[in-house]
Amino acid sequence: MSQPSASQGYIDDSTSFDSLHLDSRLSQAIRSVGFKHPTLIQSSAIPLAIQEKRDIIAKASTGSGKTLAYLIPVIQTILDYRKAEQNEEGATLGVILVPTRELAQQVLEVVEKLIVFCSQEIKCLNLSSGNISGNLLKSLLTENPEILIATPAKLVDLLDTQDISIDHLKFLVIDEVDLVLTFGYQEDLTKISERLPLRKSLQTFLMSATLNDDIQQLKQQFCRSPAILKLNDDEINKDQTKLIQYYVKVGEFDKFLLCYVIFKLGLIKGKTLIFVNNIDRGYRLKLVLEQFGIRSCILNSELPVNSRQHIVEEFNKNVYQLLIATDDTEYIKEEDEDLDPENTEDRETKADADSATVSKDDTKKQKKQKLNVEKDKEYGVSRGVDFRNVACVLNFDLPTTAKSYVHRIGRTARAGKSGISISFVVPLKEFGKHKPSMIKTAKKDERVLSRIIKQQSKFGFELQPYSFDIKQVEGFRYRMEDGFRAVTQVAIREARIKELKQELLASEKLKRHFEENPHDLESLRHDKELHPARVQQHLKRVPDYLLPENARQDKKKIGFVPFHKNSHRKNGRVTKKKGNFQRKGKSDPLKSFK
Ligand SMILES: Nc1ncnc2c1ncn2[C@@H]1O[C@H](COP(=O)(O)OP(=O)(O)OP(=O)(O)O)[C@@H](O)[C@H]1O
Repeated sequence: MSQPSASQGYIDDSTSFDSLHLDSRLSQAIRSVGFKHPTLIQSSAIPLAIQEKRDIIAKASTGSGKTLAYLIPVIQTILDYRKAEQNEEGATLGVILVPTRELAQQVLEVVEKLIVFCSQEIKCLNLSSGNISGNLLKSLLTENPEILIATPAKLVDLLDTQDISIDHLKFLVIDEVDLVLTFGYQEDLTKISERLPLRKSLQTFLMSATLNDDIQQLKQQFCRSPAILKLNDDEINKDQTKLIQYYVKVGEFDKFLLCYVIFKLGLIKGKTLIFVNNIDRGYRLKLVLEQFGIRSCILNSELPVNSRQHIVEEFNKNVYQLLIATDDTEYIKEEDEDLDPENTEDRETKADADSATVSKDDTKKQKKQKLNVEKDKEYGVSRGVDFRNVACVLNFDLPTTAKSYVHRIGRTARAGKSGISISFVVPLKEFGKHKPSMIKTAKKDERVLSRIIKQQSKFGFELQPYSFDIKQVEGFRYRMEDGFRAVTQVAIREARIKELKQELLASEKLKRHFEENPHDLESLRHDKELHPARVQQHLKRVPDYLLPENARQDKKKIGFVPFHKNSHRKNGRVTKKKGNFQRKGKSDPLKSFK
């Protein structure tokens, strides 16, 4: 089984996994995944945790391999423990807490790879899985799995209602700990901490890419003289060409126009993950793109959990090229370091964040027809989820905090790949000019951008303005207006219901199928056209006259649409010329994903 490797910048090639003296079954599993050298965070944390039994608080960049940094010590020590206490009946020895169900499933998959040669000794159960019915859960719990993975709320719920004991716990991991703490889980964590065994017999791992320096409370609540590892920035980000970050100042309607042009003309080579700030917005973008024959699939908190898992898996297997993910969790629940609590405007923006921003009439209609669908509070895809081979993260809507930005762009340039991020930023003077396409969070885009720029420059990164020649896309405007008009608020609502029904049906099928064949995911497509909007077949083709002259005869040349003029890039570096940016020679930055 081969696995993508972490970015070379993260790898510690002065150490090998063999030199860490791990149990041979664990070493073999790591080898079979294809990893030779640990990453920097792994080579720092693993010896401290295994040999010195230290608690670990680790802050290391997105994609730097934090998962194995805690899983290897946990598995190794359980194996040691099993050897020493051969007759000991199975008991829960480790609990891994994560903020979202998406992350729970992903961690389970990594654990399963690591315990493949010792599955008799170690069993692992994801309590937050959407695929386990009540009865199945009961019977799986009777096997006393050594490792439990759950969101804090799920664990608390099951501690009260099921036969789960954490009395013998040896490890507690809190992954994405800052998010767990700000996700409304504090109360659950307190309940869990009250039921934990004495701290001297418990080892804890608190991990995140964005941990505040203020970790006193965490230390007190969970740790005993922890080793604090901060491996960000200077050390890891030596290779600054891996992730190129662009922003585009663009009006509200032109965001849709640009997306149409970028995806219709195939200007991004490879998979793109698009983030929007609320669910309706995701459907609007999908339906608009559908008008032009561009397929995409949707990921949001109201879809059933196993459909969500399936969508992420299929995206990782390259079944879909375009995934539109709603990221509406963090900036609502996260303590927003950027918001000024005294500032009513900020508070309003925050409160409005989840509402689709449409005209007053539409809002009234919406109220009447309000969708009665529960959002899953434990949904989240901007944090921790190991999306594979993402060429580009497109912030169609800018997040409202610099912290969210770090996690979103961390979904690309992972695992040894390079990637780009493009963020659309609505200038304040353009805000509110095109009501049907506006979103209120955009009001503070420029302020958030300046915070992002400041924060990234602290890490040694630069955000570059991605200038495009608006004249080049003008020809497409009329078609976009036509396509956009067809996507009414009613069409969006219908699409939302239709997709939900489709996914619920698929989800039942998936659930049964997963129960019978947990490792064998049947191929159900999630990017089907939804079509509640008026379909205009003629929009699906791009007439030749709209293409740049050099591409009319030979469509392959379409990738070289001269969006950028007067600029060039040397040795992978962008040099500025009259405010525009471009790579040297043929390679457009949007085409250069390796
Ligand atoms: N030692 C290693 N050698 C090569 N690749 C690795 C190694 N360890 C982990 N990886 C790969 O690196 C990628 C990122 O790892 P992981 O998901 O653990 O990162 P992370 O630090 O938890 O990121 P995030 O903060 O976004 O959650 C994964 O695809 C993983 O398989």
